[in-house]
Amino acid sequence: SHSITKNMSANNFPTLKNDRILKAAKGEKPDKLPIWIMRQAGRYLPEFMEFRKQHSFFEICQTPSLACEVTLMPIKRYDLDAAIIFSDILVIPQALGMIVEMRPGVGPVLPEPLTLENLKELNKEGAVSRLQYVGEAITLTRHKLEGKVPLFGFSGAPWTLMGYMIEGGGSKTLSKAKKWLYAYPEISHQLLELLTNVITDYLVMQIQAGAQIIQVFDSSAEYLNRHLYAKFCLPYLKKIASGIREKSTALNLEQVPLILFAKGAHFSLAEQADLGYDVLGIDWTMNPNHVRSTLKNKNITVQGNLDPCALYAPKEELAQMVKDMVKSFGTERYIVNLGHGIYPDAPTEAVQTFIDAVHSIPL
Ligand SMILES: Cc1c2[nH]c(c1CCC(=O)O)Cc1[nH]c(c(CCC(=O)O)c1C)Cc1[nH]c(c(CCC(=O)O)c1C)Cc1[nH]c(c(C)c1CCC(=O)O)C2
Repeated sequence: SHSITKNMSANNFPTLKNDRILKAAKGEKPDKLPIWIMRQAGRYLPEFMEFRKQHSFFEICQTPSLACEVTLMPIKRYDLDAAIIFSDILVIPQALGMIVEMRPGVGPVLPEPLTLENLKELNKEGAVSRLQYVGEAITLTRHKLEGKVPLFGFSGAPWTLMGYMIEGGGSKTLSKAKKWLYAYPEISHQLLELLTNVITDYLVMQIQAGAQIIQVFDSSAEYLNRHLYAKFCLPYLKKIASGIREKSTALNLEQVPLILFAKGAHFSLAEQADLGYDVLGIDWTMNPNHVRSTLKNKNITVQGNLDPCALYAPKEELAQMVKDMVKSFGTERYIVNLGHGIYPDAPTEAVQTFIDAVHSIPL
């Protein structure tokens, strides 16, 4: 491993050639509208499915050379404007000592979910050092990308991780995790605080390793309402952003753009703009005009929000939907993406159509 990482430290990276996303995130004008796709390194790619026959999901996550190879798959195939490191939000519960299995056709399963009784067994000491493999994958990928596009790091948000940890996997209602918020608010706050601290240090480690932009996924925001979101999510999301800023300064790291994707949290869009993130991810259910009017004067970039199912439409219609979406959002402070992750059966040609439609729009 020493020879692989020789000359591949986190301080001699190749020069970045495409900074469209970084520019858009900072409110500067890029040469073309930037686009990347949530879950772009995943199952809709035949080369990923082929790769998965040889390697289990977490084997890929935990082996930097494998994670790097998968991260580069969509970059080799498409003219995307960013790469996102191959990993999962559930590596944090894993690093805290929980068992996480990825079951084919089912999704993630945590066979021993969190209870009031086993809560104190969570092993936060050294959690981030147990995630060092993600940092190594990031550093390696920064070199292998040769500066082609910037590299995203990411994490799940505290509430979304709490949800998976208590439910033991995906859920239609999140009623077990929501029960904690209503019945055990103090314990819930302690858990969310613990997760906030781990997430902050984990993301700083990713930046130190070479992540050039960060996205926080609050994919389960949609199960809460305005009151619960204000009480159990917004303060922690704010603490993560300010914690990253402060620790980056203390470590002499560059400040990287931060993106918050709170899926379905339309009830708190204006409040999200005041948490210290540069970009807000917008899910596919939201009306771009409403988003822009809610966020006017907030100096914030938006990202989104094409319906992932629009990729099933005929080519011409897809291209037209992209044009209409861009017209509604406007081209300033805008990063194009889907409004949630791409589906495993999305046609690979539709991704090309999507990207071409975005890049052909004059700025
Ligand atoms: C909620 C969530 C998870 N993981 C993630 C989220 C937040 C984004 C979202 O809301 O979709 C984030 C994630 N998961 C994965 C990435 C890799 C980078 C990328 O975006 O390309 C990222 C950024 C790989 C993955 N994570 C997973 C796969 C497929 C598993 C496989 O290869 O067998 C991949 C490529 C599995 C996973 N992991 C998770 C679920 C619910 C599932 C199964 C169902 C599904 O895929 O949507 C948890």
